Amino acid sequence: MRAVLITATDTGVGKTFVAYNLAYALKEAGVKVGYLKPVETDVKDFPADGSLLVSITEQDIKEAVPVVFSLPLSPYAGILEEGKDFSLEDLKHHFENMLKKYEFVIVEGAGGIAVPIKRDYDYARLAKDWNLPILVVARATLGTINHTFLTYFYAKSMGLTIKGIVMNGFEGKDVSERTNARIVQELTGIKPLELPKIDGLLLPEDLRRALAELVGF
Ligand SMILES: Nc1ncnc2c1ncn2[C@@H]1O[C@H](COP(=O)(O)OP(=O)(O)OP(=O)(O)O)[C@@H](O)[C@H]1O
Ligand SMILES: C[C@H](N)[C@H](N)CCCCCC(=O)O
Ligand SMILES: [Mg+2]
Repeated sequence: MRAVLITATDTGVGKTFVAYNLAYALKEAGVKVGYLKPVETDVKDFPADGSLLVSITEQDIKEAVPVVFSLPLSPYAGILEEGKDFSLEDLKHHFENMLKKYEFVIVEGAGGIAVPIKRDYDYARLAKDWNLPILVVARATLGTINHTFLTYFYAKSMGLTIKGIVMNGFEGKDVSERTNARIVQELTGIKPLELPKIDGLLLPEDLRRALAELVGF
């Protein structure tokens, strides 16, 4: 595997957090890692997700985030609201060039897997077209069973390979946290990797390693 799409059950669930820790772990392991957020929205002065990741990967921000929109929307809604467009073909070439340059490329979506990048073209389609296996980031708390199963089911229906489910943000406050991972495993056959809510951004080394193992390192 040379690349992965980090998708999620929703926006704000922890894709960038997981991408950061995965990039950190791969760099620690001596892997030349690149990051690509094909489209970042909600960009006022600088792309927040891209800037965080390039602090590790040492890329040019324009390589990491080639397309930006200023409003906090899906990419397709950004096109509709901001009246500018971009080429899916150019984005794919950009990704293919990055594959030549890096040993591993972490691609981050925007929001969840069914978020439209263009009309009739969502992140599941992108994963299919770019031949990307996926990591699904899910919440730890109540509601995650439904969201995670729907994401899993859609990904499967699109013929995608799911490398892992990362259940993120365990705090021990919500009683459903005790059973969510087990039930998601029963429904999907995939044992979620459980990540705690932490102060700051950097997970302990064993959990960083566990993320790297999900993508084959
Ligand atoms: N396990 C965690 N412990 C502490 N903070 C976390 C954890 N996971 C995520 N966060 C924080 O929660 C916020 C939302 O997470 P993040 O930005 O990774 O979401 P996202 O899925 O990338 O969202 P988007 O769809 O906008 O890209 C961020 O401030 C992030 O640092
Ligand atoms: C602006 C935000 N932080 C995300 N990157 C974009 C999320 C789009 C979600 C669209 C939706 O599911 O309704
Ligand atoms: Mg993000």
